[in-house]
Amino acid sequence: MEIKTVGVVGAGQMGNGIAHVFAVSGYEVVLNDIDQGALDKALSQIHKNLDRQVSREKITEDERRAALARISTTLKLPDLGQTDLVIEAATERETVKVAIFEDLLPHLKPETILTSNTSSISITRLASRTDRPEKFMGFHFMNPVPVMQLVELIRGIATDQPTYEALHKVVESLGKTAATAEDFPAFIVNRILMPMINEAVYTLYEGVGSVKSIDESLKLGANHPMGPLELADFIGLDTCLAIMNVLHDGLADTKYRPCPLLTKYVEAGWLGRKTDRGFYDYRGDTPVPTR
Ligand SMILES: CC(=O)CC(=O)SCCNC(=O)CCNC(=O)[C@H](O)C(C)(C)COP(=O)(O)OP(=O)(O)OC[C@H]1O[C@@H](n2cnc3c(N)ncnc32)[C@H](O)[C@@H]1OP(=O)(O)O
Ligand SMILES: NC(=O)C1=CN([C@@H]2O[C@H](COP(=O)(O)OP(=O)(O)OC[C@H]3O[C@@H](n4cnc5c(N)ncnc54)[C@H](OP(=O)(O)O)[C@@H]3O)[C@@H](O)[C@H]2O)C=CC1
Repeated sequence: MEIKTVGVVGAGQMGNGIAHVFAVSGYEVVLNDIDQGALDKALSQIHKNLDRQVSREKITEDERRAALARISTTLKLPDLGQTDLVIEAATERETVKVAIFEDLLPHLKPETILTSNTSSISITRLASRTDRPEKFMGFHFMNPVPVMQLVELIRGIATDQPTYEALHKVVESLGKTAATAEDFPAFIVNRILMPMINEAVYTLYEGVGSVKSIDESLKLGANHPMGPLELADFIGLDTCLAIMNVLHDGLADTKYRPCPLLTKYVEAGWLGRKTDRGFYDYRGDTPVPTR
């Protein structure tokens, strides 16, 4: 089946980036969220990122206009029913994702491919809660989506070869590169990246370094584009904690124990850039470390 229309569930930072890249590549996109404010914010972010691409001559003004015309937004999940591919990009909580699939399934065409952009949760388990485990896959974009080259493709135990090949083709059509990962907790990128971020939080918790010295050390000493704490704020501390919990529960190894300081920040509602405060405070002109 040729994929022409794409439904995206969840209009947070990943949902808006995913909608953006699909629209630029010629797909019709229907973007859904439970909150009108989130949809408005997503559209404004897409406008901003497309404008930036025009000013840097990555796309033309005509392409910008055409991409925007391909994106519609809705608060109603059934409006995604006629799409060829659905990408769930809602909050990293298994109960939220399962409820979305349950609500969506009665409205879907039988041939629609169902995917999750989850950072860590078992694809096999999510797929088992749907009526189409053979047409279900992990479709893991990286943040910021318009910039990052990689998409992880994760097959559940029941995923069939035509579904895998169809999504591989979609990744190529976006001008991105696919990496195939087996379905184990947090797949490849986050299995490696998130323990490093968690260790950076332990390094802060134990007083080995300040926020500034930890981030500068990794940027200047290991050539990372962002320090690990800056990156954690960028990803979202709630998402980082959720991924560490999946690693800890799924692999039953104490080396994945989430740092209590990470938990404390999440409990405070200091989730990073999206709430204007995390390891840095973003409310002023320049980010100020919070420790
Ligand atoms: C948690 C998970 O499940 C998986 C994950 O995604 S893990 C997170 C993976 N992501 C990373 O590790 C990102 C690390 N950081 C970086 O690579 C860089 O800091 C960055 C690309 C985000 C910004 O790079 P920079 O050099 O500091 O900034 P800048 O020069 O302004 O931007 C570089 C490009 O990114 C674009 N960009 C920057 N931030 C952006 C954003 N939030 N959204 C869209 N585009 C953005 C800019 O427009 C620019 O594009 P062009 O090259 O086309 O002109
Ligand atoms: N952040 C990152 O760097 C990356 C994240 N991911 C994954 O992508 C997914 C989304 O993450 P991210 O965009 O960062 O998260 P955000 O918190 O930015 O956005 C999540 C969005 O989903 C919405 N949402 C919650 N429940 C529902 C629902 N039932 N139906 C529709 N929308 C809903 C939220 O609304 P509200 O705010 O009202 O709750 C919010 O707008 C997660 O699975 C995450 O693990 C993958 C790669 C990178």
